[in-house]
This record gives sequence, structure tokens and C-alpha cells, in this order.
Amino acid sequence: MTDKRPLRTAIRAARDAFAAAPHLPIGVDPAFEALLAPGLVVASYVPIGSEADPAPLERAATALGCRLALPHVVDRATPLRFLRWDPDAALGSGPFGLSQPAADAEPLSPDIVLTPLVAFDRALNRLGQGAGHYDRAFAAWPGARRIGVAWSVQEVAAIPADSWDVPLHAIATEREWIAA
Ligand SMILES: Nc1nc2c(c(=O)[nH]1)N(C=O)[C@@H](CNc1ccc(C(=O)N[C@@H](CCC(=O)O)C(=O)O)cc1)CN2
Ligand SMILES: Nc1ncnc2c1ncn2[C@@H]1O[C@H](COP(=O)(O)OP(=O)(O)OP(=O)(O)O)[C@@H](O)[C@H]1O
Repeated sequence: MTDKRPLRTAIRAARDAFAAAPHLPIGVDPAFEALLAPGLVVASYVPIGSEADPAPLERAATALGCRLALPHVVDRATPLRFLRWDPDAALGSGPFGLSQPAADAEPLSPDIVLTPLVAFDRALNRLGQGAGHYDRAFAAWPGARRIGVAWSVQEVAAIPADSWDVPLHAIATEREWIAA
């Protein structure tokens, strides 16, 4: 397996520089809206640092009657859970600087997973934080649509993929919707 750490370091730096300058928000493509329907569970995330902000996609989802969930993590080793998120409810603080619902919020099974990432390629491979939280969630909910959310500068020529890496169905950036 290739060492993914140098790539993470380089792309995090590019992401920090991008986010520090004026930029467009993440776009809401009609192909994303076409996935939405009343009652579906859309798992989103609260960005940390310079991560892409999925808020425009969350607004599209709630406008079309979807319910929102957020990941809840305990530590690197424990699989994440998706817990119900009422956008009016206060969030607590979790590990890694995360904001997340209280541990006793209702667990939900996601239909669509808005997925944070460090780097992506045009073959829809994704590189994450290295804890395997999303790779394990994708294995646990194979029926969910996996939508990466990223700034365009996070694109690389090719992600070194491992056997457990699960490709995304599409990626939303501030410039384009990338799908197979
Ligand atoms: N916003 C957000 N929420 C998320 C994730 C994520 O990547 N982004 N996760 C994705 O799995 C899960 C949390 N898992 C995480 C696992 C490891 C690290 C981590 O090692 N962070 C680095 C700093 C990263 C940076 O500088 O950008 C660290 O703490 O050293 C973060 C989150 C669920 N929620
Ligand atoms: N389905 C799985 N079941 C158990 N462990 C897994 C699974 N998928 C990945 N892992 C473990 O997670 C660890 C991290 O993997 P990797 O470096 O590919 O994470 P990543 O691409 O940064 O993704 P993530 O955002 O999901 O953390 C690896 O040690 C791997 O063994």
C-alpha cells in the first residue's frame, strides 16, 4: 500500500490557501437535486478548518423534504454513527475539533452521504483523514449514495487506492459536478 500521508499534507496546504481567499460556494447541480425526495436521510457534516462547506447542499435537501443527519465519532477505532440533526438543535464538541449531535440523538440510516475528503481524482476515488471512518460507513451502508464535497483544488491526478477504498458516486465542487 502506498503511503498516503505526503499527499494529505500537500493537499491540506492547498485547501487552506484556497479557503483563505474569496471563492464560490459549493454548487447545487440539478443532478444532485434529482437524488432528493421527501423523507430521505441526507447525512452531512460540519466542516473543520478549510474543508468545503456543504451548507448549500443541506439547504437543497431540507427544501425538498429530506431529513439531515451528522456523523458522531468517539475515537479513531470506533465506527461512526449517523445521528439525527435538527438544524435548530445545539451541537456538542467531539474529538478532532468536530461539532456533533449529542450521543443519545436518534440514529438514522443514510440514503445519501455528503462526504468530506482531503483529496479526490476524476475516477471518483477519495482520500480521507486516514482513520477509515467513512470507508467503514460505506461498507456498513452499501445502498447509500456517496457524494464527495470538496474544493476544486483538492483534485489530484490519481489517488493511491487500497482494497477497502469505496469510490464515490459523484463529487460536488464550487466549479462542477463530477459523476461517472
Ligand atoms: N468535518 C468532518 N467531519 C467528520 C470527518 C471529516 O473528515 N470531516 N470524518 C472523517 O472521517 C469523521 C471524523 N473523523 C476524523 C478522523 C481523523 C481526523 C484527523 O486526524 N484530523 C487531523 C487534522 C486534519 C486537518 O488538519 O485537516 C488531526 O486531528 O490531526 C479528523 C476527523 C466524521 N466527521
Ligand atoms: N471496511 C473496513 N473495515 C475495517 N477497517 C477498514 C475498512 N475500511 C478501511 N478500514 C481501515 O481504515 C484505515 C484507514 O484507511 P485509509 O487510510 O484508506 O482512510 P481514508 O481513505 O483516509 O478514509 P476515511 O476518510 O474513511 O478515514 C485502514 O487502516 C483500514 O484498514
